[in-house]
Order: sequence, then C-alpha cells, then structure tokens
Amino acid sequence: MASPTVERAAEPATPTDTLLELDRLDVRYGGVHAVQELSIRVRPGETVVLIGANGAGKSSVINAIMGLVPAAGGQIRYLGQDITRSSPASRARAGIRISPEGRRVFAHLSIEDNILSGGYTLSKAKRDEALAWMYEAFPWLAARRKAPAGTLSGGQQQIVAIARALTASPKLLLLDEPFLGLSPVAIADTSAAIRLVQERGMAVLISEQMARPALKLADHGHVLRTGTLRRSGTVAEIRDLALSEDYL
Ligand SMILES: Nc1ncnc2c1ncn2[C@@H]1O[C@H](COP(=O)(O)OP(=O)(O)OP(=O)(O)O)[C@@H](O)[C@H]1O
Repeated sequence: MASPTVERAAEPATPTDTLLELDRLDVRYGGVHAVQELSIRVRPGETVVLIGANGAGKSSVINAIMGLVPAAGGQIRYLGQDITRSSPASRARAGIRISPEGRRVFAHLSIEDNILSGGYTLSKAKRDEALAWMYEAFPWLAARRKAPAGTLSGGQQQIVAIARALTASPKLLLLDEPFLGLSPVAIADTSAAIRLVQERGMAVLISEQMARPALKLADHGHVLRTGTLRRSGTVAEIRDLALSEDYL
C-alpha cells in the first residue's frame, strides 16, 4: 500500500531556537510499527499539539520522549543534546515532565503528597515555593490538600497530575490526552490550568484526540494517523484536517 502523503507547511529553519527535536523517530512493539519516522520540533515556551485518533501513536511519541518506551530508530534531541538513550530520571532532571494518559494520581495519597511526589529531589524551600504557586493558582487545591486524591473528579485529578508535573518547574511539559473522559466544564478547567503553565513560559506538548479544545491552546500542531504525520503547521494550517474525520 502506498504511504499517505505528508503535507508539510514550511517551517522557519531556526535550529538554535529548538528545545525538543524528534528526528525520524521510530517506535515499535514487536511487529507493530507504532511511530514511523516522525520528525517534529518544540521551541522554548511554545505549545504544540499532536492530534490523532485512538491508536494513532500519540502515547508512543509522548512516552518515547520521556524515555518510558525505547526509540527503535531516529533521534530525540533536547537542548541540543542527544537524549535518545537517556533514562527517564535523567530526562526528568533535565526538565522534561509528563502528565500521563489516565492521569495516574496516587488515589490513597493526599492531594498535597501527590503534588510533592513530582518534586522529591527538590529542597524544602523549592517545594514550598512550588506548593505556594500551585495553591495560589488553584485555591481549591489548598482547601482540600489533605483529602485523598482518589476522592476528586476526573477533571480535578487532571489538574493534580499537571500540578505534580510542575513542581520542579520543567522546561517541557508533556500532556498525554489531558481531556480524555472529561466533561465540558472539566475540559475548560483543565484548559485554564494549561494556560497558567503557558504564562510561566514553559513549553507544552499535548497529545489529544479531542482536537477542538487542544487547538485553542496551541501555536503549532501535527496530525498523526497510524504512526505517520499527515500534516504539520500552524494551528490555522492544520485545523481543517484535525477537526475532520473521527478525531473528535
Ligand atoms: N505495549 C504495547 N504492545 C503492543 N502494541 C502496542 C503497545 N502500546 C501501543 N501499542 C500499539 O501501538 C499503536 C499506537 O498506540 P498508542 O497507544 O501510541 O496510540 P494513541 O494514539 O496514544 O492511542 P490511544 O488514544 O488509544 O491511547 C497501536 O496500534 C497500539 O495498539
């Protein structure tokens, strides 16, 4: 079968302004070729979305960037360094953090312990500073900080998962399907939380199949289908394809 055509809008060649660069990334699970020669870039402070249906390969890309699944080919560069074979812990120390698909908060731990679990290597002063910012940004977190995270709604758990990823002030935040299973109100709350992250100057890479809310947050985006890029460009350039078919 012929490979689908990749429509690629012209990107300015500014490699020195690049935070993360995937260069022909491949991810395989045995015989399943989940991600095929994927090349994308995230600049400092930029928000990029990766739109695709179930099984398109979004989680595989996010997990490969965090080092949670190995790259079968290609290169992952971060701040100009090849991190393709680095451990997840060293990537976290370098400033990459993930809010995984399904949030995965620790249901029996308190909200505060969940948030602090993202910053266990920090000094007490830094952790207190992170908590203070989080509680100012999300006052309801402060009010319920001793409550088990498992008692929260899906939307609230998503915000805790984002807060946990933010404790160490990462340079790059990876959000894997942050809107999955959320109500419209919870999507709006999660979007507001992501905007606060953006205001602090962090770069964000969002994988989503709910294109509409994700596109509202992004500068650039990519449409992924069965592991390959179908279109890349500004949000305006990818909008029609991202919103079409069964991505919603
Ligand atoms: N651990 C695994 N073992 C085998 N195949 C896998 C594994 N994880 C993912 N896959 C396959 O890789 C492909 C891409 O999956 P991936 O989870 O990356 O897609 P996705 O776009 O994140 O989808 P979803 O929205 O369902 O999470 C799919 O065909 C999936 O079945």
